[in-house]
Amino acid sequence: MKTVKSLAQMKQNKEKIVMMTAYDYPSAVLCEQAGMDLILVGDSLGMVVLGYETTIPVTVDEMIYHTKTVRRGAASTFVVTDMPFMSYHGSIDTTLDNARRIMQESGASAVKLEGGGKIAETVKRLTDSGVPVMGHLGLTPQSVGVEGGYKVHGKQRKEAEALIEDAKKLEQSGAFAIVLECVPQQLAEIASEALQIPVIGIGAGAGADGQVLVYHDIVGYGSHHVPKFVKKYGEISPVILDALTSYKQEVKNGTFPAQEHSFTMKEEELPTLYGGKER
Ligand SMILES: Nc1nc(=O)c2c([nH]1)NC[C@@H]1CN(c3ccc(C(=O)N[C@@H](CCC(=O)O)C(=O)O)cc3)CN21
Ligand SMILES: CC(C)C(=O)C(=O)O
Ligand SMILES: [Mg+2]
Repeated sequence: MKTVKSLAQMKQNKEKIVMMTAYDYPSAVLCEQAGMDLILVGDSLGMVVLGYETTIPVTVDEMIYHTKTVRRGAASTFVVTDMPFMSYHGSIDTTLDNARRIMQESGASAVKLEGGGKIAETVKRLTDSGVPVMGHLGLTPQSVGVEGGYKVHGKQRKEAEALIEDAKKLEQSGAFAIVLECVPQQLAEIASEALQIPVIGIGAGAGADGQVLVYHDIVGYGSHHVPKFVKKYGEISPVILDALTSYKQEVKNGTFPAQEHSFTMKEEELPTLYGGKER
């Protein structure tokens, strides 16, 4: 299992870090088999497996529920769980208790929080309490309501400089890594150089210390909009639809189940079932 130390070492060695989201037992099993360095139980689960339009409705209980299933499928992988919308913006006591529940009840190895300087003190309190924290800057989907949509961040110099400052504050507050989402590739490269901790990009180009993408996006599973920065490595939906359609047709036309899918009792047992009369 990776640790915050071995991840830092990977950055030192210029070895790329690969993270993949997983939301349930079978996806976690496959992520571990594929040798992912990190699994992220992202609140994107709200969109790709729960059918919400955004990540906003996702709750702490749902994150714990899904992380438990992931942990059962990937016992030997470092698992990061998103703290969902507003679960780290109330009192520090509530924040700490939400993080405590995620760590203790779900088996997560770390939590991820969206935001920069404004949450730096929270990140410090969490890490001081023994909770490994991953930051998340750039496009922060939990702010979609305030932002008014999903767009590339840090295209202008001022915005880019502010982002670097936020990243440094997170590092100083104890974050062990930072996700950088939907930013120009030059900015991700500069941020990776400016920080000691690994920068994991999504829609951030090749200069980051690692990459993360959403499971359902890369395997082509689901009917959701797939962002431009995604590379589809598979197209699983038509395979599933084909199986479902064949099953339906075969039940309707009587070809399923066949003999090989059926159980048979011995011929001599049969008469008694008809009140002793021969059939
Ligand atoms: N399925 C899925 N994949 C993701 O990568 C993902 C989620 N869901 N949900 C949580 C966040 C939200 N993310 C998103 C969602 C949409 C865009 C998007 O529509 N981007 C535009 C580009 C915008 C621009 O050019 O300014 C695109 O066309 O890809 C980007 C990131 C990334 N995350
Ligand atoms: C897209 C990644 C970084 C994420 O936060 C999620 O899957 O929720
Ligand atoms: Mg997320």
